Amino acid sequence: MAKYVAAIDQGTTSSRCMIFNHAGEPVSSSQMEHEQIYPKPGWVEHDPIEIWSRTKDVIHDAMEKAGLIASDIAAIGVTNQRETTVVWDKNTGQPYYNAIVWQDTRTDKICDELMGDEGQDRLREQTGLPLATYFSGPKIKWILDNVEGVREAAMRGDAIFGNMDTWVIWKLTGGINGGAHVTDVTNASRTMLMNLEGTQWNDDICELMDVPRKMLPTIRPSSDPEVYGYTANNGPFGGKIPVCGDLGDQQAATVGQTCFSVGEAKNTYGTGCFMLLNTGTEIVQSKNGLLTTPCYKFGNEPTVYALEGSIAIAGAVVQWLRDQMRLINTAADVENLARMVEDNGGMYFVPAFSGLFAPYWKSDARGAIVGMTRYLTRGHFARAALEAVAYQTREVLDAMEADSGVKLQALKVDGGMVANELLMQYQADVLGVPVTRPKVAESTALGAAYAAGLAVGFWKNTNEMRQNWGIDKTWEPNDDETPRVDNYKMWKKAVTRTFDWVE
Ligand SMILES: Nc1ncnc2c1ncn2[C@@H]1O[C@H](COP(=O)(O)OP(=O)(O)O)[C@@H](O)[C@H]1O
Ligand SMILES: O=P(O)(O)OC[C@H](O)CO
Repeated sequence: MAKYVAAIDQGTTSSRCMIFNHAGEPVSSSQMEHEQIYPKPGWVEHDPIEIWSRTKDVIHDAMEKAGLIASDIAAIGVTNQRETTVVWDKNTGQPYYNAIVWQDTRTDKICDELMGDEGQDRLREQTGLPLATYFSGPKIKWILDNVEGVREAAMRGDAIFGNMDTWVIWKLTGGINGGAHVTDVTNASRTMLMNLEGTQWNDDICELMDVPRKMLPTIRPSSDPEVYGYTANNGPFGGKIPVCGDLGDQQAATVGQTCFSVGEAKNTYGTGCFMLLNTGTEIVQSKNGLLTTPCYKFGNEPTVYALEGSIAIAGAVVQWLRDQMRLINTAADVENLARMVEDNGGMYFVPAFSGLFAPYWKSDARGAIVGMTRYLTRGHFARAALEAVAYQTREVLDAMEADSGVKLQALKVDGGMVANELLMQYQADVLGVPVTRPKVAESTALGAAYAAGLAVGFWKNTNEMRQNWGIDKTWEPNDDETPRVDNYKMWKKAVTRTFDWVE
C-alpha cells in the first residue's frame, strides 16, 4: 500500500518536489531555482526546457532522499505559477518561444486595444478579471502575432498552449508519446478565456483575442478521480503513478491551509503575494479591485470560488535587493539589515515593477522610492522594502472586507517570506489582527498533494485534512497605532506618486 503522495510545485522562482505522509507532514523535499530572463524593461521570461529539467532533478532528489520508489507514491499533484504562458509543438515537444511570465507587461498595447471604449472591466462579468497584462490570453495572442509560423501551426493543430501546470503534466504523462493536454478550472480561469459560470472555454472571448480554440487544453476538475494520466516507467518517478491533482499555486495554498469554509482566508508571500477568501459556490463580483476566481473543484462537486487580492511584487523586491542592487547576499539577510534601523526613516518604497495589481490595476504605474533624505542608510532600504509588502497586504484586506462583508479575525500566512519574523510582526501591526503561520508553511505543495490524494481516496474528505492543520507561531498586533494609521496614510500617498508613469 502506497503511504505517500507527491507534489510538484512549479513556482516563479523555483521548482520543488515534496512528498507528504497521511498526516500531511513533509517526509522529503527538494528545490531548485531557475533563471529569470529580462530581455527588455517590463519583460520577464522563463525557459520551459530548463524548468522541465529542474523539475526532473527535484523529483529524483526528493525520491532518493526519502529512499522511495514509484510504488510508494499513491498519487501526484501539480501546482504552479499561474498565467505564465508556454506554446509548444506537440510533435517535437519544443517550445516556440520562452514562457512569458505572469509579471511581464509586454501585452499592455494588446490589452488597451481589447478594452476599446468599454474599458478595463469589459470581460469582468464572464471571467471575474479586469483586462490586464497579468493574464494568459493576451500573452498567447502576443506569441501568435509575433513569433513566425506559430499562428499557422496553431491553425493546423500542432502548436498547443499551456500554463506551467499543463506543460509539466504533459511532460510527466508522456509528452510527445501521448501526454495529457489538460488543465484545471483554477488555472484555466486565469487565461481570461474561461467562463466563471460553467467553467468552460468562452468561444466569443477566444475569437476576440484571436486564439484558436484547438490549441487550448481540456478543462478538468482540480482533484480528478478519472485521473489526467499516468507517469511513464521511463519518467523521473521511474514507474506508473496517477497524476490526478492540479491547482494554481494560490488556490493550492488555500487548500493546504484548509480554508474550506466560506469566510476563511490565507495570504501567501512568495515572489508576489496573494490573499484568497473562500466565498463558497457563490460567484461574488468585486467592486473594490479584487479578482473573482475558482478556488477548487473536487471531482463532481460544484466549483468553490474565491475573491483574490493579487500583489505582483513581494519576495521579488528582496530578490531585486539581492541580485540587482547587491545589498544582501541571501534573501534571509534582508531581515538583519532591516533590523539595523528603528523604523523606515520616512522612506516609502512602492515596488510597482510590473505596474500595480490589486486593488489598482494600473499597468502604466512604475516603482518609486519617496521621502528620501541624506539621513537614510542601506537598512532603511531593506526596511522600506519589507514594509511595502505589509502595506500592500493591508490594501488588499481592506478591499476584501469591503467586498465580502467578512471581518477577518486572524490571517493565515504561508510562503517563502513568512520565515521573516520582522515582516510577520509588522504585518500584524499594520493589519491590527493576529497573523498565524501553520506548522507546514509549504501550504502550496501540501494543497496539491491533498487534491491528488483526495482523488485516489488517500484522504477521504476535507475533514481529514483539517485535522492535519496546526499552528507554528502567531504574531499579535502591537498596541502602537502608528503603523496602522500614520505610516499607512503615508504609504497611500506614496502609491499615488507611481501612477501614469509609462507614456
Ligand atoms: N527570510 C526571508 N525574508 C524575506 N524574503 C524571503 C525570505 N526567504 C525567502 N524570501 C523570498 O521569498 C520568495 C520565495 O518564496 P517562494 O514561496 O518559494 O516563492 P515562489 O513560489 O514565488 O517561487 C523569494 O522571492 C525570496 O526573495
Ligand atoms: O510563484 P508565486 O508563488 O509567486 O505565485 C505566482 C502566482 O501564481 C501568479 O499569479
